[in-house]
Amino acid sequence: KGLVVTQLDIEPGECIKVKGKIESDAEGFAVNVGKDSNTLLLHFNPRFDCHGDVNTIVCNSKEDGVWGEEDRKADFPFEHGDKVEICISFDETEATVKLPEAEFKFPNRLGMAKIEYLAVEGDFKVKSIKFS
Ligand SMILES: CCCO[C@@H]1O[C@H](CO)[C@@H](O[C@@H]2O[C@H](CO)[C@H](O)[C@H](OCc3cn(Cc4cccc(C#CCN)c4)nn3)[C@H]2O)[C@H](O)[C@H]1NC(C)=O
Repeated sequence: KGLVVTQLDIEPGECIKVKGKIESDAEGFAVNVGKDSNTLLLHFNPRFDCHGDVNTIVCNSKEDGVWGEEDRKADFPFEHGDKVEICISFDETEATVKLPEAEFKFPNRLGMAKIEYLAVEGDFKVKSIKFS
């Protein structure tokens, strides 16, 4: 399934650092943050080749189990087998995903004030998680 962390209490301005390795044959992976699996502030989903998308980051929110409007990013700073550190932070207006050489913003559509849930899914092997 993938790594799931619950009972978190991450506040605006704090950041979640997920370090890991993208599989050498990855089709895609996802990092989800929010309240729980049905209520996501951000589904950050880099796709190498899946659902008809090639080298595309798809971001979305989920409210009461229902996906919102997808937001496809222009940049794709990932390669198969990469070791990556993904830093996610947020405030009342937006979530920010910081990578060494790229940064992505996504609106805080739900007005979420606290992140309690983190899940990493797909072709990604988690090395460490840091909260700061
Ligand atoms: C053109 C008309 C139709 O439009 C399509 O309609 C699909 C269904 O709605 C959308 O796809 C959904 O998009 C949603 C975001 O919006 C979600 O990503 C959701 O996936 C949830 C999900 C997560 N996981 C776990 C996991 C995660 C990453 C890797 C793996 C793996 C592996 C082993 N190699 C597994 N499993 N399922 C996806 O299914 C497409 O984007 C959308 N395409 C466009 C262009 O619009």
